[in-house]
Amino acid sequence: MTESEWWWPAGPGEVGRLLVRTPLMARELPAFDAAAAPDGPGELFAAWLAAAVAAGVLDPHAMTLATVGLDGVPDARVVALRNVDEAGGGWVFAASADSPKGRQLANRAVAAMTCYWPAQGRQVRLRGRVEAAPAEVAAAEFRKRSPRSRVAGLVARQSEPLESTAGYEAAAAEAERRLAAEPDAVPPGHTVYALWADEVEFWQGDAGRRHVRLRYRRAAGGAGWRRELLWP
Ligand SMILES: Cc1cc2nc3c(=O)[nH]c(=O)nc-3n(C[C@H](O)[C@H](O)[C@H](O)COP(=O)(O)O)c2cc1C
Repeated sequence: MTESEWWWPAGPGEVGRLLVRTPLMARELPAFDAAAAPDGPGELFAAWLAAAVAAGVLDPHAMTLATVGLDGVPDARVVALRNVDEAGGGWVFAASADSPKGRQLANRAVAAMTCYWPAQGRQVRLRGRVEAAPAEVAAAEFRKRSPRSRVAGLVARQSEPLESTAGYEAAAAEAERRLAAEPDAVPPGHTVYALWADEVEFWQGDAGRRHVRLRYRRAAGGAGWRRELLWP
């Protein structure tokens, strides 16, 4: 195999062949009338999210959160969207301040978030600064969670190497005992964050590749939003 054959996806690789054979957005997708879009991105996001839920998109809250790694290399992972401040342009998620992403956000409080809702071929991209909510907000959010979610949160040590599954089982059993004794317990690192978007792009895919892209940017001084279409 030559080097150019390796790069080209139609080359001999199984994965490349599988991807080439699998259609991408070859289906009827909704139209998006960008001219009729609301003044702010929060409102449009809320409408698209409701449409995604109605269309049966699985886990529509899943958003990829990209942060700046402590080594300067981008890092990304999926988090669950918890709320949106529709008027202010804030996207809310929860994570441990002691996790890699939490440490990265403490070092550089900026992030990008992206989601893709395949049933409608819709992508939303956000960029902006990240702010941690007051501790009482994080505590209230944690206490509303299911017992299983709270046990997982109390185990802590997220993303550290796991030497054995028995080690995890013991920590989970200990967290269960703690939760039974202290139902209001909150792990110290549990944090609710908001990404305050400066830019939000709505991308409506089209089978004919005439994608519609609408970008909102916060106007200077933070008063309102400017809107513009982007070349697909
Ligand atoms: C659908 C989905 C939802 C997730 N939601 C969260 C979340 O809300 N908060 C979180 O910290 N991790 C969440 N995770 C796990 C993260 O993707 C990641 O594995 C974990 O937070 C460790 O990331 P880090 O090492 O970069 O800190 C979720 C993963 C998936 C696939």
